[in-house]
Amino acid sequence: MIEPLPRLADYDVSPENGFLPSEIPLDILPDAYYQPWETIARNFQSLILSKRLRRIIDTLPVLDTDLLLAESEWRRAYSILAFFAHAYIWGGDSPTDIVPPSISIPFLQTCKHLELPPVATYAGVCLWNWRPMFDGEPTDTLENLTTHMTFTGSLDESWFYLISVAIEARAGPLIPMMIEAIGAARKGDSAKVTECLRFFAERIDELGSVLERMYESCDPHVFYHRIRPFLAGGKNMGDAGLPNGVLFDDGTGEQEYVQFSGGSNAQSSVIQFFDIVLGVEHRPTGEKTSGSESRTAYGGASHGFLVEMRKYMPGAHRRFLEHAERVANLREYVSEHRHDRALVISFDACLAMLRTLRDKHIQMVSRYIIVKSRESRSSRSLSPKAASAQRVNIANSLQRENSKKLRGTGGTALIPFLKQARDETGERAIDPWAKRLLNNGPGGPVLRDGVARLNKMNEHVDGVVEIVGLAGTWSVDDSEGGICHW
Ligand code: HEM
Ligand SMILES: N[C@@H](CC(=O)c1ccccc1NC=O)C(=O)O
Repeated sequence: MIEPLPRLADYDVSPENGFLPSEIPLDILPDAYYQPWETIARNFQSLILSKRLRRIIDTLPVLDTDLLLAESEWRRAYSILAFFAHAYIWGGDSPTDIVPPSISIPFLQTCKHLELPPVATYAGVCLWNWRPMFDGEPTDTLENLTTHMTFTGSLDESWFYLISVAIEARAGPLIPMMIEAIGAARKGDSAKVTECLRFFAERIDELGSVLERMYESCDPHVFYHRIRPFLAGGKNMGDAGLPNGVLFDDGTGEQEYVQFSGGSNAQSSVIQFFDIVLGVEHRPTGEKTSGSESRTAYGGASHGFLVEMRKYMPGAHRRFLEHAERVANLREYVSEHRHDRALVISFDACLAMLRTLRDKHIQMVSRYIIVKSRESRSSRSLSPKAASAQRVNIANSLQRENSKKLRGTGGTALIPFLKQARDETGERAIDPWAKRLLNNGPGGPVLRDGVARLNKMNEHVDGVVEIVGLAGTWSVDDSEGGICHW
C-alpha cells in the first residue's frame, strides 16, 4: 500500500507557524506552585551578574512536575529549566559539572516528556521562547517579536534567537505546500508541482534575507564573548573545564556523567525538511561518496551529524521528518520528467536558493566565530590584560589553540562541515548545466558558458525568468576562481 502523506496535526506541526507552536509560548507557568522557578526566571540576568544564581538554585526546593498540565506548560518548564541548567554550569568564575537535584529532577522529567536531551536545545531557546509584542499583528516579522528568556538581557541575544524564530515562521506555510506538491507529483500534476517549487524557491531566497538581518542587531563581539559561552553543552568540553561532561544529580547517587551537544540551529527541523523534500542527502563530514562506514570530524558516530541532531528535536517533529522522508518523491519525479524545462528549472532553482542560504550562513559563521576566535588568540598573545578581560569566555574555550580545533556548539568542525553541507545541496541539481554551475565547475570559462546556456534555456520557458531568474541573477566572480554568487 502507498504510504499516506503526513497530516501536520499528527506531528505538532502548525500549518501557519510550522515547527513553532500554533499558540504563543507561555511567559509564566499558571500554577502559583511554580512561583520559585518564575521568580528566578524574572530575575535571571541579575542573578547571573551578581553571581547569586548557583546559591539560589542550591537552596531551591525540588518541585514536582505533576502540576504541569498542558503541553505549553511542559514546554515553558523545559525552556526555563534549560536556561537555569546552562547558567548554573557556565555562569560562574569557572564551570561546574554537577547540576543539583532542584534542577536535575524536574529537568530530566520534562526532557522525558518532550523526548529531548537535558540541554538547552534549539527548541528551548528559540521555538518555545518568543512572543509577539502586539497580538493583532503578524508573528512572522521581526518587527513584532520579542523573547521571553535570555542569559544576558542583551538585545543582541534576543535578536540572535528571534532571527531563527522569524525564519521558522516565514517557512511555516511552505510545509503544507510542499506536502501538497508531493501529493501533486503522485497524481502526475506537473503544473502544480512547478507552481509549488517556484514559490518555494522564492521563499527560500527571502529566508536568506532574514538570515542576513542578523548583522543589524547581533554584534559578533557580544555573541562570541557574552552569549555563546552559555550555549555550550557538555560534549567535548574538556578544554573548557568539563572533561567528563555533566552530571545531573537526582539525589539517588546513581546518575552518571553525560555528554550532550549544546544548542545549535542544526537542531531546527525546517532546513532538514527542505533537504528531505528536495532529496538532498548529507554524508558524514569528510566522506566524499555515500555508503561506507566512516570516521567523522565531530567525534565518532558513523551516521551524519544532521541525523544525530534529530534526537535534539521534539519527538513529534523528529517523527514528522522521518515520515516526510518516506514519502519524498519530488527529485525522482523531476528526473523522470526532465523534458519539462519549467519543472526542472524550478526544482534546480530551489537547490540554488538553498545552497545560497548555506553560503550566506557560512559567511556569518566566519564573522561571528572564526574571526572572533582569531582576534582573541592574537590579543592574548599580545597582552595578558586583554586575556583576562575575556575570562567570561569559558566555553569558547580556555582557549582552543588552533582554529582547526574550533567547534560549533553542536560539536562540528564548523567550516568543513558547513561547506560540505552546502556542496551536497548543489550536487542534487537535475539539469547538467545547473549542476555544473551550482558546483562551481572547473574554472571560469566553463561557468561563463554555463551561465550563457542557462540564459538561453530560460528564454524558451515563459515565466521562469521573472519568477526565479536563475540566469538573470547569477554572477561569476573570477577573483574567487569562478565562485558563483546569487
Ligand atoms: C550568529 C549566528 C549563527 C552562528 C554563529 C551559527 C553557527 C553555526 C554552526 C557553527 C553550525 C555547525 C553546527 C554546530 O556545530 O553547531 C551551524 C549549523 C547550522 N546553522 Fe547556524 N549559526 C548561526 C545562525 C543560524 C541561523 C539564524 C540559522 C537559520 C537558518 C542557522 C542555520 C543553521 C543550520 C540549518 C545548520 C545545520 C547545517 C546545515 O544544514 O547546513 N544558523 N550554525
Ligand atoms: N551553533 C552555533 C550556535 C547556534 O547556532 C545556536 C545555539 C543555540 C540556539 C540557537 C542557535 N542558533 C540560532 O540562531 C554556534 O556554534 O555558536
